[in-house]
Amino acid sequence: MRGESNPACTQYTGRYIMDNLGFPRNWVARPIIVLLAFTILFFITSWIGLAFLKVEMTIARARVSDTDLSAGKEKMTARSIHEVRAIDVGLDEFSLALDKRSLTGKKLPTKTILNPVTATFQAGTLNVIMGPSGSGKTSLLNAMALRLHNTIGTRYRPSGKLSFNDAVPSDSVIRSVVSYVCQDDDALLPSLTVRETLRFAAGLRLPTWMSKSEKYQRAEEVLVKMGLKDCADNLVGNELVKGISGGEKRRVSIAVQILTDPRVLLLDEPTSGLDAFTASSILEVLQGLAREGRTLILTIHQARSDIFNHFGNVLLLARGGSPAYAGSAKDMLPYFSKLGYQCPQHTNPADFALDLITIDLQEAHREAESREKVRKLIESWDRVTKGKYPSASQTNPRISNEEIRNEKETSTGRPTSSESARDDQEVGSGEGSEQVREIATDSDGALERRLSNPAPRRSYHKNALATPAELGALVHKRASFITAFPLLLHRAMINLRRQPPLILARTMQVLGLAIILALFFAPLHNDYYSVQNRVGFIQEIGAFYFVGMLQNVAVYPAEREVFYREDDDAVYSVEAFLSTYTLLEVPFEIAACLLFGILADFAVGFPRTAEMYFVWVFSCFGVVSCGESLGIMFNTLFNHTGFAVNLISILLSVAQIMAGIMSINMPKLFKIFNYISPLKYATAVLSPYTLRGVKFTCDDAQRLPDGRCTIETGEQVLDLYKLNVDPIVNIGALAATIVVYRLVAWLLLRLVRTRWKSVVEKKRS
Ligand SMILES: Nc1ncnc2c1ncn2[C@@H]1O[C@H](COP(=O)(O)OP(=O)(O)OP(=O)(O)O)[C@@H](O)[C@H]1O
Repeated sequence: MRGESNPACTQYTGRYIMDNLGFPRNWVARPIIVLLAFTILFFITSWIGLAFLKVEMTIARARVSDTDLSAGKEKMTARSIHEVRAIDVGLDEFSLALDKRSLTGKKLPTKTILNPVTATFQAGTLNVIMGPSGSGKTSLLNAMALRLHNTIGTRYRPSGKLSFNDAVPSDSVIRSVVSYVCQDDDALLPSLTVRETLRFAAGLRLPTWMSKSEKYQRAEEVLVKMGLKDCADNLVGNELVKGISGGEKRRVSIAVQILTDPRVLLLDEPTSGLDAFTASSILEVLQGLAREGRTLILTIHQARSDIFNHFGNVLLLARGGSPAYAGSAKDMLPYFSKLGYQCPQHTNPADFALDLITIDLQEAHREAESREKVRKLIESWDRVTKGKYPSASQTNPRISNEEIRNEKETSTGRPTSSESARDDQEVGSGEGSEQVREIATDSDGALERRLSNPAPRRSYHKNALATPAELGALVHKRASFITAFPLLLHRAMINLRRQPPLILARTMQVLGLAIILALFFAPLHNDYYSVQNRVGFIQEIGAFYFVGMLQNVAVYPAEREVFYREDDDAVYSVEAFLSTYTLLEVPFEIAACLLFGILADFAVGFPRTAEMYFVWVFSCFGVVSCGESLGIMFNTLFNHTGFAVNLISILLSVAQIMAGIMSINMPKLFKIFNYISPLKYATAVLSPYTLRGVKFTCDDAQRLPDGRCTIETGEQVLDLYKLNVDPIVNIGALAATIVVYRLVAWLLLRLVRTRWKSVVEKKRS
């Protein structure tokens, strides 16, 4: 017998259900047109927004003056190089390769980032790594500072020797002795002032035996030293909040790193993006820091003549990561001159050197020519470093007073008379080994001795060099949880308080959704339609899963970036970071869910009991918190926020469908997956509480032939959806899910932050 002709089956036809859900019979084209209209409307609105709305920048506290008058004028505390334990950093055949795998896991050919580099970076002077784009400057710096981050598809393989005063340092010594200033200033929190930034950094980075006032004192000293006095109380700022200038930001980044008085300071492109005056003033500051006995190694992509004058040593890398020169900046032009490449009188030496080692890709014949020239320059340098020529120690084991005087003059940046003479010397153009031979047989031979064996320079300040034992004693530890947690919490609270959009992002989504749901579902009745409404309202708890994830996306990625930078510097632990994040997040979630509870329980019209109210509040909190945890997990696994959001959205949509209302009978695999879904438990908590004991009525058209209503009690609904379960057990399960999700997020963050380090350490050993 067919369904339509059996009056008892009326309730089970699609048409009947559609009628009861209130869908008009003639709605076919209309919803499609309305959907299209919405799409067009949203598109036009977005276009109007993009085309006509200009983002206004809010202005931070007024600056005393627009230019930093103290820039470069502050005198560095005069500390002689003899007073400090200096570290010469040596690279011996140091190279770097990269193993890559395709998306399918297939091993791709190994890429050489750096060919073996041998160089010495001396304390007390500016050591500059120069080279065209892609020559491996940043990679070399990252490798020296142990900042190579392996990913699933890429693995760096450093080899060769990195030494401190000829001893190979352990990774913990490197991390303790070396500070690193990145190219960008992303590690700075935009809503802290310069002084606050330095004070918090001092609190977190300086040893525990120092008192708070001593740490503040140190922050103040560094503030003055870095020429930041004038802008000390201005906000750091970002693209939305106008803060200090780019040059000042760079100074703050450097200031944070020198708080701990590191022996070795690595800086990646410290002058990039700055105007000539600011760049020069930054270099003056760096020179001052070097004069205090530190070893400063910096990369520079392009250096103007005035900047070149600050350089002490230069490592010149050609494209492909091959060294073409490593030695004193003053010796660089004479060296190239002897190879037949004379720098014209008014040409910037840095530009000249870069042009020399850059392959011209514009025209085919020039490309071949320049490729050959670069190859020969690399070969020539290779011969010099391979010691094909007698080293200074072999030819002149004792360093004369004259030599020492020359070294002094070179290190102070003044040319020696003999160098000046050589600078002026014109040499005919010979090439390759011929030229190198020319260098080797040069009458005074001082240039070759310096180039092929820079080590004797060390004896000049031998007493000031730190020994391996002293280096070992420098190992510093991360701030303990007890020290870091209150500081991080205080810092995060200031940051949050000064960024109202963050507070809104944390509260408005739950509240906004709650208001919309209340408007949509209130008040609930007891008729046949209300069965749909009640079940539909329970189903909507799934939307809070998305809210949790979106709240996380609004806040977490930016905080993660700051944490990653500070974790690279070994400042505090993953636990201190995640506890701070959680402690700031949870009160907002609880407050927002308490408000949701009022709207869900009182406005929508469920029994107004404390039990019912807290069941709504707890379910909301559980789902939002798990959404946050998922956000942390995916944003930890994937640095690309958009990609992470895409993946989580798929997961959340599936979880919502499987919550227990949209799909009652699921395949076994999905059922197993559902055991870790907070939505399953939230639905199993809310359904019994909101449906048990409810009586439903119906109108005459909805009655069965025997006069009964299709659904008369809440229990019938629960049976239909297989949700007639013990809610208390599910409250426990939801609570456990909240904890487990956060623990998994912590575990992932911990793994991600330790995995690459252990890999790098293994490779190095
Ligand atoms: N993870 C990676 N995957 C692929 N290639 C990489 C990776 N890391 C480095 N490289 C490659 O190594 C080479 C050197 O890069 P690096 O950023 O060190 O150069 P650079 O001299 O600092 O350049 P720039 O001056 O433009 O910053 C480049 O060709 C770069 O593409």
